[in-house]
Amino acid sequence: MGSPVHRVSMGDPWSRRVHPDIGSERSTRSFDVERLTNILDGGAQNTAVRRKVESIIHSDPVFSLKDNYFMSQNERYEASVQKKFHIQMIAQRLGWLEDSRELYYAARIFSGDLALGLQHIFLKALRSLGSEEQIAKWAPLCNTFQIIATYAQTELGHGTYLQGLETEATYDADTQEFVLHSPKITAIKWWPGDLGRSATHALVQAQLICSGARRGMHAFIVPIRSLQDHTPLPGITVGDIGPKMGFEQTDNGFLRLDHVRVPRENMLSRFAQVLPDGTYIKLGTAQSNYLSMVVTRVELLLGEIIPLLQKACVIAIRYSVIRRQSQLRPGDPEAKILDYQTQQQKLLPQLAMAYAFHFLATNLLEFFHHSYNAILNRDFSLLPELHALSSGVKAMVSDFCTQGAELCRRACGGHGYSKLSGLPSLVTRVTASCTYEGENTVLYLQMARFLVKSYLQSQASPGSTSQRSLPQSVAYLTAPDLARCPARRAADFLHPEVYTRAWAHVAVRLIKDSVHHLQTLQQSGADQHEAWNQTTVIHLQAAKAHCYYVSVKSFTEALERLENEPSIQQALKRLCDLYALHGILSNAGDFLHDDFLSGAQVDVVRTAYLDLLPLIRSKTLLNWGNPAYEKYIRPLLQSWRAKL
Ligand SMILES: CCCCCCC/C=C/C(=O)SCCNC(=O)CCNC(=O)[C@H](O)C(C)(C)COP(=O)(O)OP(=O)(O)OC[C@H]1O[C@@H](n2cnc3c(N)ncnc32)[C@H](O)[C@@H]1OP(=O)(O)O
Ligand SMILES: Cc1cc2nc3c(=O)[nH]c(=O)nc-3n(C[C@H](O)[C@H](O)[C@H](O)COP(=O)(O)OP(=O)(O)OC[C@H]3O[C@@H](n4cnc5c(N)ncnc54)[C@H](O)[C@@H]3O)c2cc1C
Repeated sequence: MGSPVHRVSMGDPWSRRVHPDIGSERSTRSFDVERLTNILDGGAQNTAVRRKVESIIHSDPVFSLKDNYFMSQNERYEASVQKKFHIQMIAQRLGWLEDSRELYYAARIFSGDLALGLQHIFLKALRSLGSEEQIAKWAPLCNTFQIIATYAQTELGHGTYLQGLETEATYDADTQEFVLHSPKITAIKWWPGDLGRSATHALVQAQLICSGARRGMHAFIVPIRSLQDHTPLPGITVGDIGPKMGFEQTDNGFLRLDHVRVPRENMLSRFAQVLPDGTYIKLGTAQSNYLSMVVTRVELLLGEIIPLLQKACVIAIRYSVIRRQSQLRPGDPEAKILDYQTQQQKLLPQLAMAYAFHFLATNLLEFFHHSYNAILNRDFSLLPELHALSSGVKAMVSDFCTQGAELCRRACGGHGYSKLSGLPSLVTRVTASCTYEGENTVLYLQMARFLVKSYLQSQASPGSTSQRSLPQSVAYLTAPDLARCPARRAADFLHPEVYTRAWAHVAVRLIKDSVHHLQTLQQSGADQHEAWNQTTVIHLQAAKAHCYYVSVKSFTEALERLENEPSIQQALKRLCDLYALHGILSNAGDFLHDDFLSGAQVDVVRTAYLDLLPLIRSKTLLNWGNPAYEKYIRPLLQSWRAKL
């Protein structure tokens, strides 16, 4: 695998010294970095665990990534499998359990360089959709890697429209088996991760047919490769779907089923059962078997998507304090590019966003934990709000993390285009999150559907039970609203309640507008589906504004919880201010539309925003605790210096 050129590596002596410009930046901090790190980790103990895992990984040569960018797809796949089994051996030796913090941190550190990521998604789906007996049977097999499982839902012909999935599971009462079959080429399962070469079993989502009726999508555990020699089992055609934009190390695959029989016990039966005689027992709702997607959308935020933006920010901001280019004034030494206002305006809102999304996703995870157990026990009262929030937040976070990672990459000039910077692979990886686990437009529209229903509920008679029972995330629909923003000076716009109410105002107006357009079309004779389709652009805009409002609100609430940490609270408040004002300036039309803000006020918002940049720049939080910089950009930069 050698390469003729001198390759950047951590082995070079110069690559372990801290650059003096980084050292000087770090000396200007005004808050306790260790304390902030503990807050972001959820406590000092978690920081200690994370650092222990990082040190184990970074000191083990098996986990070296230095050859990553010089490998073929096959080599990347094999290296990722080797790393996966090596980390599992370490986990077994150190007693790290499947759902342990240690393995969570390990997966986050590797961010895609560990194979068999779908094993975790399979386990989450099994725990969401399976009975206790089924969990007790299959989870240990998975945890001890006696089986390697994937989640096979998407087909060649359908990914979004689950009612259109064509894979069939027909119950045969004579043998008490399900017959899994791909009736058409479009029914071939297409995309599931780890399916192409690794998986021995798949959780197959298929249309259940029993007692002569089609019952909708249900989950079935299907063996697909022999546990003896890994060859495809009878009736199974399986393989890799080929090269992709990213995820080089993952063997996304295809699976064609030709009348494959599995025992009745292999249908996951938390929310539905088929009795031996074929009687169908419904225990949940029509969408109960969609719960696995809700779980994964929530989990991927902090575990996969947001860390990719965090790493891009660390690389680009640290690069920007050591990269010097041009002069701020003739005769001066070349300036650090982070001293240019435009470079600050590119990067610091992304840093603010990374913090905003950390608190947003943490909030959502808490709501998820609060509602999940009830749902597992078939109390679905919180599921509509959880589904809407997980859909909208996943769509917004993945959209903005993708845009932000690309902005960070471009802010590093030519070196940002080198794979060795680490930025291109962060961008191609995070880009996939806009599609997998629900395409973002479709998910935003699921949030929009919830907002329409909530708005109509909020218009019920004041004080009525219906109005009082509005879900917590949309309670603001009935709160007193301002017609005009009272802020006049730049300092006024730095009050969290000012910009939070500004976002609430715009979200309410856009939701109200979307309902009005929908009702107007319906009243003019359009059927509800046509009226919906003809107003989806407006609904999309309302859903995005609502999600941004939710994210601003969750950031301000996180600040309120830091009242005993004044220096950290001040540093994070500046980022919260920047995040909220960045959104207002990026969507100024929505705030000007009904004169909620005047043009003069938008100018004042811009002043407040630009004034924040140098304040944050001087105290840029360089400490997200990701060694991404050490692994990628520093060796690259100093390798060029060594050659000059
Ligand atoms: C380390 C690894 C990193 C990378 C890993 C990547 C792994 C990726 C895995 C995957 O991608 S798995 C495949 C993911 N696929 C999807 O997410 C499919 C998206 N499509 C859907 O979810 C559904 O098709 C739909 C768009 C929601 C439409 O569903 P359907 O047509 O059945 O229903 P609707 O008419 O829209 O709604 C009816 C009703 O149901 C409610 N609802 C819809 N979804 C859910 C849900 N998930 N949970 C709860 N409730 C749901 C919906 O709100 C409607 O309710 P009412 O408005 O009628 O009350
Ligand atoms: C890297 C990666 C990993 C994946 N891993 C897995 C996996 O492990 N298991 C698995 O089952 N799947 C997996 N998938 C598949 C993924 O879940 C689907 O690609 C995703 O659900 C989108 O479906 P689709 O590809 O059919 O796109 P489509 O739904 O065809 O989207 C194409 C366009 O149609 C639009 N559209 C579709 N429906 C509507 C609508 N109702 N209203 C408005 N616009 C609409 C979309 O907005 C989009 O612009 C993976 C995908 C990727 C990229």
